[in-house]
Amino acid sequence: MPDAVVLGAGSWGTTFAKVLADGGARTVLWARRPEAAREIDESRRNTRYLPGITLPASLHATSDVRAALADASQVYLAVPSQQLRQLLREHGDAIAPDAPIVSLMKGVEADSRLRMSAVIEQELGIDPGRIAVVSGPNLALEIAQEHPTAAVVSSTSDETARAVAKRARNDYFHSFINHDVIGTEFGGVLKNLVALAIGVVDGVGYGENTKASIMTRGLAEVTDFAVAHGAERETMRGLAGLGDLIATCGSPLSRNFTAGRLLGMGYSRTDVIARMEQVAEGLASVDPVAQLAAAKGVRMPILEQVKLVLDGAMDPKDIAPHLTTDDEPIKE
Ligand SMILES: NC(=O)c1ccc[n+]([C@@H]2O[C@H](COP(=O)([O-])OP(=O)(O)OC[C@H]3O[C@@H](n4cnc5c(N)ncnc54)[C@H](O)[C@@H]3O)[C@@H](O)[C@H]2O)c1
Ligand SMILES: O=P(O)(O)OC[C@H](O)CO
Repeated sequence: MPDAVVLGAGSWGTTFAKVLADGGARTVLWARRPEAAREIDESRRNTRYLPGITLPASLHATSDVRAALADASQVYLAVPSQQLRQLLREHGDAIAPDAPIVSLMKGVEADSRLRMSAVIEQELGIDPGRIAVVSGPNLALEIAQEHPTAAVVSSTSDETARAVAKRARNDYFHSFINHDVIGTEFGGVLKNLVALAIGVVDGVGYGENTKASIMTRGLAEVTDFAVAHGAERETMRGLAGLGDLIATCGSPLSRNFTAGRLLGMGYSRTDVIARMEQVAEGLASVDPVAQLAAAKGVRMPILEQVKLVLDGAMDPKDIAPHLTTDDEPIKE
């Protein structure tokens, strides 16, 4: 009986399965493609997503999702956010009745505008206390290379948060806990949008002042948005807020930064999507987050400008930490 199953064998699912296995958990990783499962199981490699990484011998992989779920005592989800609902609809009934369900994802569902924990709750009809989310400055390849890293596990249930944090830790990965699921999830979603903006200005050729201005104002924007939706302000200063913003905005390993960079270099939204080989969740989150902000009357100038650039309605070189229509000085 596995201690943990991870659904989704991309860069983060595979890395997180390694984190769990290296922490001593009997871990099964589900890969949609049989050849990917075979490569992980037999060669201890996932060359497409984690080049150069040798996976632990104790990690097992399968392409049979229902067999993977059978009797697993914790379930971790790491598929692209737009694919989660369908996966749960097809296979949610194979999840063991009391197993905590843990989202590793950082997106919102485009149609419903729901956070991933809300999609899980709605689709499986379970108590929110069974759900946890993991977030933080967690660039997959660095963690797969065992660089010391921290994350936060959030659940409304203290018992669930602690149970997951105890599993998801080892010599190089430490899990803190909190109970602010809204803030923890929105931190992960929104830093992707700021990273898109930072990528754009990097692609244009602007320097560190521009990036620092956008990151700092971006954090203010992210915080206003999250607090308006029920998050605790403190969470946005933690690993899932500021921590993840720093990691994602400062690294060429970030797919969101990379997508933004391509936009800044002049590629269109369609070209950028076509060139990305891994998921950049921010591209699908821009519109639903803009709608959620509008519904609460939250001002998000950086997000607005990223949306204009994506829509081809703004020249990337004009993106700034403020709207050019801001005539009156605004309090920082
Ligand atoms: N990579 C990171 O550094 C990182 C870190 C933290 C969080 N995340 C989050 O984890 C989530 C997954 O991202 P990733 O980095 O692993 O993406 P990825 O692009 O590396 O991999 C996505 C995986 O999902 C699989 N997949 C796609 N559609 C599927 C479906 N319908 N059913 C099952 N599998 C499907 C793909 O085959 C691939 O294996 C995202 O929400 C991302 O924001 C990623
Ligand atoms: O590659 P990104 O932009 O999806 O970012 C990965 C992680 O979320 C960083 O914490």
